[in-house]
Amino acid sequence: MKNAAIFGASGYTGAEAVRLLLSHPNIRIKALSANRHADEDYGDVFANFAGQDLPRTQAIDDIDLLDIDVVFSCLPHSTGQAAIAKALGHVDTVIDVSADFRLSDPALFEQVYGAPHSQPQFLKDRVYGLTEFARDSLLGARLVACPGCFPTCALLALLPGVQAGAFTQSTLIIDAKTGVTGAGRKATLGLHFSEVSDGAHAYAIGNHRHAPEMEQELSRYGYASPISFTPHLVPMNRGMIATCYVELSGDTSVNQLRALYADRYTNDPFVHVLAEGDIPQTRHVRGSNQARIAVCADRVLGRAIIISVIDNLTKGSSGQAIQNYNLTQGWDETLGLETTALFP
Ligand SMILES: NC(=O)C1=CN([C@@H]2O[C@H](COP(=O)(O)OP(=O)(O)OC[C@H]3O[C@@H](n4cnc5c(N)ncnc54)[C@H](OP(=O)(O)O)[C@@H]3O)[C@@H](O)[C@H]2O)C=CC1
Ligand SMILES: CC(=O)N[C@@H](CCC(=O)OP(=O)(O)O)C(=O)O
Repeated sequence: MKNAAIFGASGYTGAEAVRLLLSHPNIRIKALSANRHADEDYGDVFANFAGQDLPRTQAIDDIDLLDIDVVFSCLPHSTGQAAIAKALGHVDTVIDVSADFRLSDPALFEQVYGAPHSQPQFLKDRVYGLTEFARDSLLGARLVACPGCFPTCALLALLPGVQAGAFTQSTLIIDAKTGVTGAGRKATLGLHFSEVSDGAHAYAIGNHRHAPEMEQELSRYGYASPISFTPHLVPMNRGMIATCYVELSGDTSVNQLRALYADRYTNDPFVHVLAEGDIPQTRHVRGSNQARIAVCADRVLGRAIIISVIDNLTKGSSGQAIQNYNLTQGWDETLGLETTALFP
C-alpha cells in the first residue's frame, strides 16, 4: 500500500481525488491539506464524505511527509511551488494538477502567470502528463505536471493528426466550453447561480493561459503555427467540450483520419473514438475518466471538425493524476478509475 497526501483537499479537484482514491486498491489516504478549512472533519468540508474513515484536514506544513509516498497537489497555481519542492525532498512522487510545472520554459511561465517561477530547477525533468502521450516517460517519474483541463481535451483531439502530419500548418481553431467547477470552489461573483445559469459566454478571448500550453505541446509533435482558442462558460457543473477545426493536408480524407484516430487510441482504456455519426456529449463522460472523440467532415471540402469531451474534474485533472501515478508505479493505469459515467 502507498500512503497519499492530498494538498488542497478542500477544493474541487482535491475532493475528486479523494472520491476516486477511496476505491483505489493500492493507495491509502493518509493526509488531507486545507487552508481556510484546515483542522476540520472532512465530512464537514464536503458533506458527501461524512461517515468515511478519512483524516482531518491540516495545514500543509503540519503534514508529516516522512509517512507519505505520494502527494497529489491540487493547489491554485503559484501557491504550491515551494510546498512541492519541499515534498520532493521526502516523498517518492508528486503529481501536480496545477499549472505550475506544465510550461518547461520559466520565462514563458513568468510571462503567462505574471510572476517568476520559484522552483525552475524542476522544470527540465518533470513529465508533462497527458497520459496517452507520456507512457514512456511516466515509469519512475518523480514529478508529473498534469495538463490543464482545456489542453487535455483539445490535445487528445489534435495530437494523433499532428503526429501523422495530417493537418496543414494553418492556424488551428479550438472552440471550447467548460462547466463551472473548472473555476474552483471559492466564492466568486461571476460564478453565482444568477450569473451563470440560463446563459453562456466566452471569456479570456484571445489570451487564455492555456493557449501557450497547447502551443508548447503541439510544437513538440510537429505543429509549429499559433492556435486560436476561445473558452466559454456554460451552465453545467462538470464537463468540457472542445470543437477543433483543422485543414487536412495532402489527400487525407476524413474517413482515413477517423481510422487513424481509432488505431492510435485502440489500446487506450480511457479514450474512445466514436463511429461516424455518433455525437460526443459531456453527459456521457460525467464523473468518469473517459474521453470521447468524434472525427467529422466539415461542409468545406478538405477540413475536418474534431470534437472531444471529458469531465474537467476527472480526466481533466484528478482522474488523469491518478492514471499518471498508476503508471509511475508500473501498475495497471485503470486502478481506482473503473467507475462508469453518471448518466443521466
Ligand atoms: N477545477 C478544475 O476543473 C481544474 C482545476 N485545475 C487546477 O487544479 C488546482 C486546484 O483547482 P480547484 O480544486 O478547482 O481549486 P479550489 O479553489 O476548489 O481549491 C483550492 C484548494 O487549495 C487550497 N488553497 C488555496 N490557497 C492556498 C494557499 N495559499 N495555501 C495552501 N492551500 C491553499 C484551498 O484551501 P481552502 O479552501 O481550505 O482555503 C483548496 O483546498 C488549480 O491549480 C486549478 O487550476 C486543473 C484542471 C481542472
Ligand atoms: C471556468 C474556469 O474558469 N475554468 C478555468 C479552467 C482552467 C483550469 O482549471 O485549469 P488550470 O489548471 O490551468 O488552472 C479557466 O478557464 O481558467
